[in-house]
Parts: sequence; structure tokens; C-alpha cells
Amino acid sequence: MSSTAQAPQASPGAPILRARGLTKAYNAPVLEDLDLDIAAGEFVAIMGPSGSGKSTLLHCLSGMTRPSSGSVHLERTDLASLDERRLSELRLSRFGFVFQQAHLMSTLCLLDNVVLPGLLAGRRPRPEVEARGKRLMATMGIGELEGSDITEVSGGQLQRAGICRALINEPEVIFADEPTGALNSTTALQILDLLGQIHASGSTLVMVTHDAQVAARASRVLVLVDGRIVEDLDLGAYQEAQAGQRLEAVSRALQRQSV
Ligand SMILES: Nc1ncnc2c1ncn2[C@@H]1O[C@H](COP(=O)(O)OP(=O)(O)OP(=O)(O)O)[C@@H](O)[C@H]1O
Repeated sequence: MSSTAQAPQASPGAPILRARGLTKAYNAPVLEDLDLDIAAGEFVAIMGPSGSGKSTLLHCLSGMTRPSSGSVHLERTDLASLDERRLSELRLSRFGFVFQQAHLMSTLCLLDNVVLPGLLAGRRPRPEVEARGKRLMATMGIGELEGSDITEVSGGQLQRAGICRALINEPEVIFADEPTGALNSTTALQILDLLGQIHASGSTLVMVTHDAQVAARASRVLVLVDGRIVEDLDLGAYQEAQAGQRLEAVSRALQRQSV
């Protein structure tokens, strides 16, 4: 087991995620010396032009990609201090992932797909994991589809199952990359409502989106341009009901950056 470098003792209200000097380059620089704190319970939307580094930022924050330099801490744990096995355990047990496509396994029924990360984590007995999977599927409105093959259900139902799978290990942070990008507008709204409920229940949510209307659901919007955060907008100042004002604030921030 590798040693786990730890940051100084976290104080109350300390960020759940903290990036310092985060830099990532492939052939060219993608993220440049980025500092970011995300507090527990925040719903952060990451926006910006195509190629600005949104997905790369999400991947670095979630330990899917290692930064070229700089650090990412989950509470007191420095992700860079973990070897691949420990990093993968951390991702499995403490993070949940929702992608544009649910990427479910075609050889498993929906329930078996949902519970798979719970079984892999090995923290709870199978019956307990299955009971949680069934509860999640019922909450997400797909309880009757437990035994269904993934080819028998709609894109929205697949995405609901993908969200259940992301929640199976009760993650501290849920990362979503364009979670509604492949859905029609009605289904997208339903999925956004579900993500909103998950946030309202206390989860931390970090979501990449191209869509200002989607970002307006967040409590905070980051605008990324050329790998730098050029706008950090607090939407928490607006009440939930002030949807129009939230959307205008996001649109103004994007216009300032000509995104
Ligand atoms: N694995 C990789 N190998 C090489 N280059 C990469 C890799 N991942 C991303 N890039 C490059 O990094 C840059 C930023 O990509 P990224 O996907 O983070 O941007 P984005 O803002 O999410 O874009 P989009 O909105 O189009 O999805 C792009 O130029 C991309 O080609």
C-alpha cells in the first residue's frame, strides 16, 4: 500500500476539492496554473468554448487524469500521492461519474449494471447493495426496469440507470460531463431535475455543460477560456425561483468572454 501524503488538518468549511497550480499539457498546454476550491454541497457548472479544457479539468479533479504539475486534494488526500490501484479505489468509493452516454454493459440487465460498482467496492454484502440499487432505481422512476436488457429501454432511462450507478457507493462528489448532451429536451429537463434533487439532498456536483440553461441550475458557474478560469459566478445569491435571473447572469458572464 502506498503512503498517502496529506494536507494540513482540514478545518470546518474547508473545501472538499482543492486544486493548486493545476497544469495539464498534452502536445500543447490545456490547463494553466489553475487554483480552485469547491466546497462540500456546491453544484458547480463548468462552461467554456470547445477545447477550452472543461473535460480535462473534470478529469484532473476526479483523478481520471494525472496533472502535469500542481495538486488536487480530496479533503486531506493528495490524489498525486496515490498509486493507480489506490486512486482507482478512491474513484470507485468516493466519486460518482455520469457521462453523456451511460456506457452500460450490454451483457448485464439494468439492475446488475447499477450495482456493479457497489459489488466491486466490496464494502457491503451483495443483498445490501442490490437493495440500495433497487431503491435508487425506484427513486429515479425506473424501478420496473430492473431486469430489462439495456437494448430494451430509452436513452433517458439508460441515463437514469447511469445516475443510479453513479450513486450506488454514496459518493461524496458526483462528476457529470454533458449529462444531458445526448437527450431530447424533455428528457434532458427530467434528468436535470433528478440531478437537482441529488444536489438538494446534500451531494457535491461538478458538471461540464455547453448549455447556459443547464448551467443556470448550478449554485456556481466557472467559465474556462484557454485553460484558465476567467469567470467564477455565484448563483447562490439568486433564489431557486429566480430562474430567469440566474440564466441572465450566466449569459452575461459568457458574453463578457464572447463564449
Ligand atoms: N487525451 C488527450 N490527448 C491529447 N490531447 C488531448 C487529450 N484530451 C484532451 N486533449 C486536448 O486538450 C484540449 C482540451 O480538451 P477538452 O476535451 O478538455 O476540452 P473541452 O473544453 O472539454 O472541449 P469540448 O467542449 O469540445 O468537449 C483539446 O485541444 C484536446 O484536443
